[in-house]
Amino acid sequence: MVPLLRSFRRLIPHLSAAAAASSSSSAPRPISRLLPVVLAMAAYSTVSGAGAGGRLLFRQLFEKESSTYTYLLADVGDPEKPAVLIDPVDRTVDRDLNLIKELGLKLIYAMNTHVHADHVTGTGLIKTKVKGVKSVIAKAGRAKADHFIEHGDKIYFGNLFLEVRATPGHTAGCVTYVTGDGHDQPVPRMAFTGDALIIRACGRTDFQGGSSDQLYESVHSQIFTLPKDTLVYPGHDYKGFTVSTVEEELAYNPRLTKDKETFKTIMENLNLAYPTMIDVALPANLVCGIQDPPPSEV
Ligand SMILES: N[C@@H](CCC(=O)N[C@@H](CSS)C(=O)NCC(=O)O)C(=O)O
Repeated sequence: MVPLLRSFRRLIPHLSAAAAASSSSSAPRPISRLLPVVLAMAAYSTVSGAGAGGRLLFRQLFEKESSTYTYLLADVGDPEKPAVLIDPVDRTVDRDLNLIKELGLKLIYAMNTHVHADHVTGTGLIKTKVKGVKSVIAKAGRAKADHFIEHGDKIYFGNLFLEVRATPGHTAGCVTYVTGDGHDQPVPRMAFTGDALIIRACGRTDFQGGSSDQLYESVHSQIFTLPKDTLVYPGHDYKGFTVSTVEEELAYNPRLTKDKETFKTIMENLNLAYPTMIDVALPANLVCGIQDPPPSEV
């Protein structure tokens, strides 16, 4: 277990701007009129978490060349507004850092769910642009980073935390980051599944130490056992989806709802072309996205 910086716990949750806006009218609104507001907040999830007192700021960001999602989470109830980025892409680092600046957040961790094969991570580039940011990746990924995490670790940003769940199978070092369970943590929980679980699909298992047997076990034991209303935020989407739930994937995932042997047969017959950037992305991501000297000069 590697020690990660843990911020002071704040006892008094701060109202989010969205929550304040929804309650600014002086006349009380009937519950039937309030419900759509609450549901809309949950669906778009810019500020989330009834249990977190509205202190979680959340943004889902997209990189269109590789269809990659990057996630920004911050504890806006903490005076420093500490933030983490999950799976940043090198091409969209400036967009992400600009957003973080505009929102007045302090980025403390740039984290990866695994060593990516289809795009270059933005973590190394972020470290060259923002002082003090630490890169995070699973120890089992065998890549360069400041902090190496393992199953069961908690990554704190302010009073909020992400729990690390090992979900190997797409790669040997894949993890899923799940928002905390407990007092003052977001409700419903949110699972950032990387390429282990993709909405109505899952990560391929034909390279980087992939194993369909292991992936099936990982998803069933570490993701499908989460509360049914847990929001599933994947590392990629190729069909236009943004978010799912554990309940939805348990019911409708066309691969993972099958028994293990059928799943393995499905995975053996995906016949996907190799990612176009694999030869560049893999070596770069093993060194946090920054190669010295760059491959073209070798
Ligand atoms: N066409 C893309 C790569 C698409 C791909 O292989 N995606 C991976 C995740 S990134 S390694 C995957 O696991 N896909 C599963 C699926 O069912 O699509 C490219 O050239 O980059």
